[in-house]
Amino acid sequence: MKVKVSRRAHFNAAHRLYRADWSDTKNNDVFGKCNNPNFHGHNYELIVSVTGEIDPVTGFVIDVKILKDLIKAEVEEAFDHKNLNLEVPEFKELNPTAENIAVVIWNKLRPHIKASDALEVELYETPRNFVTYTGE
Ligand SMILES: Nc1nc2c(c(=O)[nH]1)N=C([C@H](O)[C@H](O)COP(=O)(O)OP(=O)(O)OP(=O)(O)O)CN2
Ligand SMILES: [Zn+2]
Repeated sequence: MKVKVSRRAHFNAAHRLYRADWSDTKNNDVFGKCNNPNFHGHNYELIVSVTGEIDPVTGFVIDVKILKDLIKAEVEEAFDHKNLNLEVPEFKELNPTAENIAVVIWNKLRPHIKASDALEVELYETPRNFVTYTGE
C-alpha cells in the first residue's frame, strides 16, 4: 500500500529566458517578453511529493517536518529572492524555464529521499502555468 505525502512551499525569483548564442531577433521571436534584458519575476509555488510505504512504527511515509526542512535548505535558501540567471550556479548555462527549474529541484532533493520512495516535483510559475517532473 503506497501513500503520497506532499508539502507546499514557495519562493520568489527573477529570471530571463534567452540564449546567449542567439541573436536578439531570434531570442525575441522565441522567448518574447520573457527575454526582457532587465529580467522579470515570478512567485513560484512548489509542491514536493514523496510516495512510499507507510512505516508501521511511525505511521509516516516521510515526516513532513523533514520534508519541510529539506525544501528550505535545498530550494528556498538557494532560490528565494534570487536572480536565477545571475545568482544560481545551475542556471549559468541553463535557461531557467519552469521545466528546467523543476528538474534542478528534483535533482537537488532526490539524494535526500529514501531510494524506495518516489519523488515528484510540481512547480507553478504562475497560477496558470505549471510543470511536473518525476525523474523519468
Ligand atoms: N514551456 C514553458 N513556456 C514558458 C515558460 C516556461 O517556463 N516554460 N515561461 C515563460 C515566461 O517565464 C513567462 O514569464 C510566463 O509568464 P506569462 O506568459 O505572462 O504567464 P501568465 O500565466 O501570467 O500569462 P497570462 O497570459 O496572463 O495567462 C513563458 N513560456
Ligand atoms: Zn518568466
